[in-house]
Amino acid sequence: MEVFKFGGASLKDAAGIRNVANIVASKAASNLLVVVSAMGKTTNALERAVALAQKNQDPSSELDSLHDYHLQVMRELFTENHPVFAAVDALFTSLRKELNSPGEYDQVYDQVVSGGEVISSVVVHHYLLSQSCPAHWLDARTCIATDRTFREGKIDWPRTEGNIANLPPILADHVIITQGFIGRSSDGLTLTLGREGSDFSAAIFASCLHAAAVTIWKDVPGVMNADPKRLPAAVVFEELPFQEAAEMTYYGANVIHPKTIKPLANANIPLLVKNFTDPSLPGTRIHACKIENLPPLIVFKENQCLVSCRVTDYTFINEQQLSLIFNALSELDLRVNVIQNSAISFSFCLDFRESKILSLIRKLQEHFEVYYNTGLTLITVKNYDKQTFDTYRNKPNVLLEQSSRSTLQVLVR
Ligand SMILES: Nc1ncnc2c1ncn2[C@@H]1O[C@H](COP(=O)(O)OP(=O)(O)O)[C@@H](O)[C@H]1O
Ligand SMILES: N[C@@H](CC(=O)OP(=O)(O)O)C(=O)O
Repeated sequence: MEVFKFGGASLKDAAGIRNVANIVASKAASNLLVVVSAMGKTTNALERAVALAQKNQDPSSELDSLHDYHLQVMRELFTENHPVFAAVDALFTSLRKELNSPGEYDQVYDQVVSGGEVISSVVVHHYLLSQSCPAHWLDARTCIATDRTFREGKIDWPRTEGNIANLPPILADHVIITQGFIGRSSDGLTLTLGREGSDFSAAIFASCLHAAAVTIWKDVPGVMNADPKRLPAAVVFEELPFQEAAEMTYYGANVIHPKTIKPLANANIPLLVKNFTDPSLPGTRIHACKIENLPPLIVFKENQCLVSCRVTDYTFINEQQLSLIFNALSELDLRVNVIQNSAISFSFCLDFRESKILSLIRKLQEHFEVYYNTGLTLITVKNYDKQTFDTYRNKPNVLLEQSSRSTLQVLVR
């Protein structure tokens, strides 16, 4: 069996959904599990609605325009009284209810923001049925079991494997349509797996089902040596070793979610990244292989924050102080992207999540003088050559720079 994953870009309008249905139909009428993300920029709109509701401001215009957007797409795909309209109306009604329910920010966030995937999977499922595809709708939350780390749900692998073990009889004569990005805790609450986490969901299903391959359908011809939106001369890799792909995603190449590679590499399941507008293109095959002389790989990671902790009593940064810093990071489940230290100061760069970073700063201020900058970009050049090294080293407004024998990292304003 195989797993396909379609992201928001491929499902952003009626033409996109028709194209997805054609790709599915050209592949198989069974033994295929299709993971879908929310349509277009739905997740961002739902995030804005939660932010408004949590500030006691009215989120209804945000939800109204999201509902209109879905209705517009559905009107192009279905006849007037098709049951999909009632199904999607009901989902929007429950979203409005969730938005107004009391609770911690992150918990409410997950109950609401997960809705985008549920809605898109219902629309895609009904459309595939209308095209005579034997599609079966699956609530991913009945399979993906998580803990209660809202917005970053951690997978309970034994429970998830047990749940997914029920799918093969359904797959024998159906194409399963399910949601990426979402799971459920043992007490029945919905959790999201981290932004852009649908690729990871596809990898979870694939590894538990021992799939032959996973294909992630993107708007690019494959994995490239840089984001083509930033560097139009970027080139496509025909193949990449798992290790190289994992490192790229770690440095922030957002073409694949960072957690996707590990379960696939462990189970030796190849990951194909293909173009949904031209499925005949070969795309990139990520698998167990060795490749010599890869070109320089350039990754831009935005929205970075640089935190510097300075000792205040003329002692030098020592192990106790480092452990205070790392304990604070670990308690807040924060991951650092680059570290640098001097005699009296320790600096690190991490993704900016306002509420978490402010909590971190408050904790660190109990022991250190703390400075921080936001709105930064971390540029990583892996396998650099002389030309890329010189280009990226000489950037203006560098706040931090580090190089090893193969990797250069520069943090710029
Ligand atoms: N190294 C890279 N190779 C290809 N695309 C990249 C790379 N780095 C970043 N991207 C960006 O990733 C985008 C595709 O990912 P994404 O927008 O998350 O797709 P989807 O939402 O459909 O899953 C591309 O449009 C491209 O701009
Ligand atoms: N919809 C979620 C999950 C996801 O993976 O989306 P996409 O596949 O469109 O990146 C998000 O935007 O974060």
